[in-house]
Amino acid sequence: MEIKEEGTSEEGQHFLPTAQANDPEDIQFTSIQKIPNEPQLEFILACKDLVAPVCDRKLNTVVQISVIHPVEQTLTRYSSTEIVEGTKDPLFLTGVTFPSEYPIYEETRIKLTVYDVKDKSHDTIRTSVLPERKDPPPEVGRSFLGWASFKVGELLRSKEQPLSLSLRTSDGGKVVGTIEVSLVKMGEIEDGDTDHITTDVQGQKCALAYECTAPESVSGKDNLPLLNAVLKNPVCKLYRFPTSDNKWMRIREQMSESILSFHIPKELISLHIKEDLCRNQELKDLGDLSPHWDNLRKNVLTHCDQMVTMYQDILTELSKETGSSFKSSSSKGEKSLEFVPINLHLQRMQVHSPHLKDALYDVITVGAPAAHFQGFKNGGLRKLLHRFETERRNTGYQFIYYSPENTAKAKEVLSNINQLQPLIATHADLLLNSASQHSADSLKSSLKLLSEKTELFVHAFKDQLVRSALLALYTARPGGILKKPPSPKDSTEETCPQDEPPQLRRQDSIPHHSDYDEEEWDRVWANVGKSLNCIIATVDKLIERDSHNEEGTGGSSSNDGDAAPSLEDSITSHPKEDWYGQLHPLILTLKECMGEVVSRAKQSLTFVLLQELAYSLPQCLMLTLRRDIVFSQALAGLVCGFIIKLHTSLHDPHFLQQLHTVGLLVQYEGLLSTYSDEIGMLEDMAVGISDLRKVAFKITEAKSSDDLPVLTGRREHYVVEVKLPATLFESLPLQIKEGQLLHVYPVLFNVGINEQQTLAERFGDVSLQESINQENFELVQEYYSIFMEKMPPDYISHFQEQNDLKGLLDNLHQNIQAKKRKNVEIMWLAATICRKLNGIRFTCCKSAKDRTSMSVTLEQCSILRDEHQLHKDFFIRALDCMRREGCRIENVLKNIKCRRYAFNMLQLMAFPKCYRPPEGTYGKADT
Ligand SMILES: O=P(O)(O)O[C@H]1[C@H](O)[C@@H](O)[C@H](OP(=O)(O)O)[C@@H](OP(=O)(O)O)[C@H]1O
Repeated sequence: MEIKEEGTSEEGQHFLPTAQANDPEDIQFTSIQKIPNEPQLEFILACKDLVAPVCDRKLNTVVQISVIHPVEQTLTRYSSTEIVEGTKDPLFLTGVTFPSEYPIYEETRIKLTVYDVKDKSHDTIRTSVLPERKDPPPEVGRSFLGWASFKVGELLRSKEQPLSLSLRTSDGGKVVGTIEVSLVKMGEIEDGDTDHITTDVQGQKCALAYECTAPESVSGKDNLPLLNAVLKNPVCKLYRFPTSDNKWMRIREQMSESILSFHIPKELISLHIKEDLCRNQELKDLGDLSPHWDNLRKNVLTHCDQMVTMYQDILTELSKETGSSFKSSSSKGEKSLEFVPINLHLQRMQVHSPHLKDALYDVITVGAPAAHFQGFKNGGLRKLLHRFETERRNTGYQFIYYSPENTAKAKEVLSNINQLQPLIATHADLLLNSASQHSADSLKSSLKLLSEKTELFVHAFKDQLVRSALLALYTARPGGILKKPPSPKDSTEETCPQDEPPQLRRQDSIPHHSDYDEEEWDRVWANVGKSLNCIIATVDKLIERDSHNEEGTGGSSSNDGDAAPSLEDSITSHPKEDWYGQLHPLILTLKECMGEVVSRAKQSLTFVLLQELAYSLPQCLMLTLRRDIVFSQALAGLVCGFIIKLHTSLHDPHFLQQLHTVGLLVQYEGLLSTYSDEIGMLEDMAVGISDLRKVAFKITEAKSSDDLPVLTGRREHYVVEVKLPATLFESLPLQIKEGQLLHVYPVLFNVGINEQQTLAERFGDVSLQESINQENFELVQEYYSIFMEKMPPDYISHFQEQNDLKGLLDNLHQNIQAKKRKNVEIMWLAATICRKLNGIRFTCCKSAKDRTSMSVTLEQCSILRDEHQLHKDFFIRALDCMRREGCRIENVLKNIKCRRYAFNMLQLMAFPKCYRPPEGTYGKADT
């Protein structure tokens, strides 16, 4: 029989694409009846009476599970159990699960091969992916004991549970024991069999009854098509672990990629291009400038145009990646993939334990958002931005210094203008439309909307910044320093070239000019308000006269039987007073006034932006690029986390209330060291995560089942529109349905754990980590205060009974202050606080592959211990099972095509104990 390598995976659950699964020849096979989104088939294994090849040698057994394709009869290695040591009756804790997408049928045959492992480290090499067609001899590290096989249909229909099969030697002759296959349905009762399991954890033996678990259905909970549109290529693993009262709990681990890894960066780059094109146009529209400023502008435009071309090229490259949902750790330095997050996955643990409700625990695992292609020689964003700003403030002499806050404000006002002007124009036209229809009600409501938007518009210019920017621009115009200045409108016509840069003061370098007519702007600006007031007064008058007219005519157009109208009435009660004719000139005036304000404000604020770009040009643009790259990676993760959280918590009214009244806590666990390049990564990551505060979500109704999130906005503020199917959308609270923006509170806690961190602690500097943790602690506290203030009192009192959040926060604070080395307690506390506050969890290291895998598996087992009564003697064994055969080793495989965590013994000695993987699962591979 041929051993088929599927792609590069030897044992991975990377299965055939759907198209292949639907081959006409496959259709003749019987599909397994399945619950949507639930695995098709799950079973657990145990062996009995295994015969050791050499007497007196204790067996260390592992079962390898392979799938035999019913047509091709090819054999694909699918998964393995963990190694159970020292018994001839092993009971395996790692089960087998076939996700719903896997091409498996009742006719598919499963082969179970039992090995005796002599050398665990060799065993890992055996199960790693090897160069094509270079299978090592099976005897390296393990020896074959026996095999058995069954058809999936036989297991499904068998009355005998577990299905007991004889294990035979390779020639099919001698029986060397039996293997029991027990079908598992996550939420259903196992049959009443009892058995015994022994474990040898740190020298302790322990016996357990193999009993039934309480029934509770978990099916359908996650039956959400939209989530499936976002998550791809799931890898599933199944375990059963004993509880402290000797019952079994079942755990399903799932790891999925997300198409958002590519979708969000593409959306974001498109927005950047749009924003930058618009800014470049505005710079061109600045009008005549004196030679100094004009040269500066030309230079800026040349660079900015180049940047836009670069973004367009990146987008073109990314657009070629249709259908991609995963960027591997080994591609992290690829220029064309810079905006894409590294190794982004949903890591999910589903727990079904006796006496307790089923539970789901999600963590998004992703490489730290960082600009790998640009490198870290000069540090990361946190340092670079700070240095840039300080230098800009102190050394620039050819431009006017505006603080980052003022520059941000200028961008915000510009964006508000761009949004409000067309909106007001639309409302003004609607008002005219209502006028031409002579409808009082519609006139009133159109006026209401027009007034609201115009007030917002007028309000947008209240800032002192616009005034000072107008003056600055005035002085930059040719002739701008003339004693008797022309009105800004005419200033472009003046020809008085100035070759010298204007004398400007630093810090408060916004210019002052004694001859400048500041009041002119006030007049222009006030004109908008005045013309709105005129419209309001006229509408009031028209409606009043109309109602008067109606009263006068008895509310009907016929005036039969009434007294003759007065002269005034006879004028005003004209059957159809020309509302349109009266309002039209006023609307035109409003639009003109608005146009005047917009043109002046736009130019002056664009002049502010020119100052930002003018200093240290290429460096400034490279910093923007770096920030965009890091932000894009962070945003893709956030949107993925948000959508998953929303889907899994839609049934929880408190969550929904929290979402729109408080916002969502998003907690990042960083495992980067504060040494060498990783300092730069952490500096990038800290800024990227803090920039997520600029993001708000909005939920709308989906029109089709694969509606992906849509991004709008600009660098200072983004809105992500997440779409839900009508039935789910309908069940949302009114505030969310009405489009209220939902805010996020991102926080980051970092604790370096590797050998590099040891160096940082001994010879380097850990201050970056300390300040990040302290700053973010304050943010969590702030979130907690808002949560306590805004959630309803009855909910809060129940919440406080269940959770000692205050205690956890104090504890976290003490740990942060303690300045203890590799204080991983900080991560556990921060994660616990996040879970209790219903937040979204992230875990990151450089690649989200090795250290992240150690951390999420530790978190999973700690949750099982603390929340689901995992038997304490099985903590390490559960951890080893998850690290040896769980989703995370598959993660390593899909990243570097090798089933080994990239640690060596020396590195691991520096790791906190709980972060060390089991023997044989690590080593340096040639990646
Ligand atoms: O370069 P060596 O000496 O092999 O060290 C590795 C570390 O031991 C791993 O921890 C890194 O992976 P993670 O960032 O996923 O932990 C791993 O990151 P990489 O997979 O991105 O190269 C390496 O840095």
